[in-house]
Amino acid sequence: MSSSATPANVAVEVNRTAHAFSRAQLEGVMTKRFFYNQAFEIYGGVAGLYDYGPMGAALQANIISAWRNHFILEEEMLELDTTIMTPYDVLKTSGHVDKFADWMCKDTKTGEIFRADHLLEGVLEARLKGDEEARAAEGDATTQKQEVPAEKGDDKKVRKKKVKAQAVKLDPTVKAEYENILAQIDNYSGPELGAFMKKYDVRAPESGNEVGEPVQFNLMFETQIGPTGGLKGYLRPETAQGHFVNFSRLLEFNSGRVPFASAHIGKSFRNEISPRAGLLRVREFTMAEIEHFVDPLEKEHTRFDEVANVELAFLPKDVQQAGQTTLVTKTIGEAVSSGMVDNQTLGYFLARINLFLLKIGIEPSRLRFRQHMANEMAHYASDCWDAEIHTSYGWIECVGCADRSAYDLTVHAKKTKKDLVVQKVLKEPKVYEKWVANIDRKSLGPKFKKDAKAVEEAITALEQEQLESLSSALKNGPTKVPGTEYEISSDLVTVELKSIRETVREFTPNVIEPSFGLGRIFYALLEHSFWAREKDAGQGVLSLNPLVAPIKVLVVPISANASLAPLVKDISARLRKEGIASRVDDSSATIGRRYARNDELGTPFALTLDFASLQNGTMTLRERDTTGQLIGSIEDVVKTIKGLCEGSISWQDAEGTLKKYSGEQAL
Ligand SMILES: Nc1ncnc2c1ncn2[C@@H]1O[C@H](COP(=O)(O)OP(=O)(O)OP(=O)(O)O)[C@@H](O)[C@H]1O
Repeated sequence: MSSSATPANVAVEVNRTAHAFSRAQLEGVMTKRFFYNQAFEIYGGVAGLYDYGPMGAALQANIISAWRNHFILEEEMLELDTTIMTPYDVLKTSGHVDKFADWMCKDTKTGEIFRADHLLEGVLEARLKGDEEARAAEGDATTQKQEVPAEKGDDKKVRKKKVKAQAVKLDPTVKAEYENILAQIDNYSGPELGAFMKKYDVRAPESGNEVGEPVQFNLMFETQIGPTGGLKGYLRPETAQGHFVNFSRLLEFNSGRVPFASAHIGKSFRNEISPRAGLLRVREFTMAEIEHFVDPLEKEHTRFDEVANVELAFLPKDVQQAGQTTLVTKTIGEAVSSGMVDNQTLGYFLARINLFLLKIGIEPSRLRFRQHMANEMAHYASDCWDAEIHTSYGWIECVGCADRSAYDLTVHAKKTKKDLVVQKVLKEPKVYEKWVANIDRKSLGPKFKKDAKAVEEAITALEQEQLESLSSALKNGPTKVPGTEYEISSDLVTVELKSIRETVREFTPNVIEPSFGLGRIFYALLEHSFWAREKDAGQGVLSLNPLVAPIKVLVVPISANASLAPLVKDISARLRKEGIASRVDDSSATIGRRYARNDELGTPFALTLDFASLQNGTMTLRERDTTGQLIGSIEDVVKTIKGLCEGSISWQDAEGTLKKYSGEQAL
């Protein structure tokens, strides 16, 4: 038995491509088997809100549990659970009140609303498709269809359903311009989007009407805290601020030392302009966010060596700026040493994100890391990469991973006047000279009265050169505080050159932030796991690996005969004792129907109990993807199941331990 065996769906080779993936079939199964459905369905539903049913809730819980093990336990992160309701001041300070907005534009006649970048993208892509069709119709041999759409941001494809492609050839220069715009679609401001729409005569797809100038729409849900309406608040749009406002306590908990990371799993809310594409763009979603606080001068990571050889598929910013989508595959070690990824800590997290996504079952060939372009990135961020997963909607950003520098802690510290800093004992004390202002507050107060505080703040804010010149000026009599009209004299303020001996260094930590949208990962995983079994008339199979599958084992008594009931009970109890989620299906459906139902639920294994089980103490074990069956003693089968569910053995290992079962054979 191999100890490094991969989970069953990775180990078992099945020709899953026999039937092309059908999103409609997957969606049918998701609704029928109640993985998730639109919230408030019986009231007609609300766009962008979804409820998870028993299977979806269990799958999400298992993804969260895997996430918690992979990140929180593995890295000894400090877990938080902070409030959703956030006061105005916090989000004003963080910049969300002013800047957390998307650009939208309106059909000038019908008033229909569009997200400006999605509209432009949809129309340009439809025109490119029309060009391709026109050339194909002409028999242009150079025109070939791409199997995997490679343009960034085509997660919004659903919007493009409305934009019909017309077979019209484009001027080659215009075509190149379109391709260049699409490769950088996330890089544009509202006025730039508006200018492109005018230049290329982009109109509302259904009505054909002109659209107005893009205007900003803030995505936060606003509310009032308390009955008086005096305290304005918002439903949080991300969990990050909960980490920053608790920074001092976290630091204290960590004995005043960095680096350390806090982690938070919880709901966030965004009033998306046009929430379509199912779970991919919703108004309420579960996020898992990490804030890794690090010394800005020491961004090396102590565990970087463990991941240095992990290979990632990168889409760097210079490739996008050249209008290309070619991926660059290299190890994270090379990516950091070449400077493509800014620092080791950021690189460490990119590799860990990659490993997590593969562990839960994302297909390696459908995962890439796309770097943000200059305009797309927040002004304070030094580098930012998105883990994008390919689905039938195109490439979707599922995890953002940014180096946010010291921005968040700096702005909160400034607003609250609390020191959100780390003090580090220096190996060698630092000795230097410094100009220092001594303020006589007892005299300053009566002289400046209500302005006294402002005068003191102005003096405290002076740079070294300003203090030096103030020192000389004061020697010659009263003078103004530089940059103000306040006149001071040497009886109020003196400035002297002092010798300083510093034993600690004080700094605001930088923050590396991996931010996961669990709903997007959940949906991408469903698409990557779903296929149709050719031999069973296209019966759907959800090849979830045992780590995340909602139910690991189906227990199937071959008949409703009462003599099997005690054994069924006993096997279920044993599985429970081993911590393996199982479910008994003793319905009257044929055994094939029962297997098929559980193939759709993603249940990787089935145990079948028959009369031989009673007589010989045996049971059969079925593997979902291959439908292969093995037989062995109840003890051995339970042991094998445990190994398979834990991922410590593979199906091939199990085949070496148990006997092949062909239908009739007994042990
Ligand atoms: N409306 C949404 N529905 C579902 N998941 C979302 C939504 N918005 C963001 N996310 C998830 O949260 C993660 C972190 O949020 P972030 O603010 O970086 O997203 P974003 O850049 O605003 O996403 P997008 O550009 O797709 O709107 C994203 O990588 C994504 O997985």
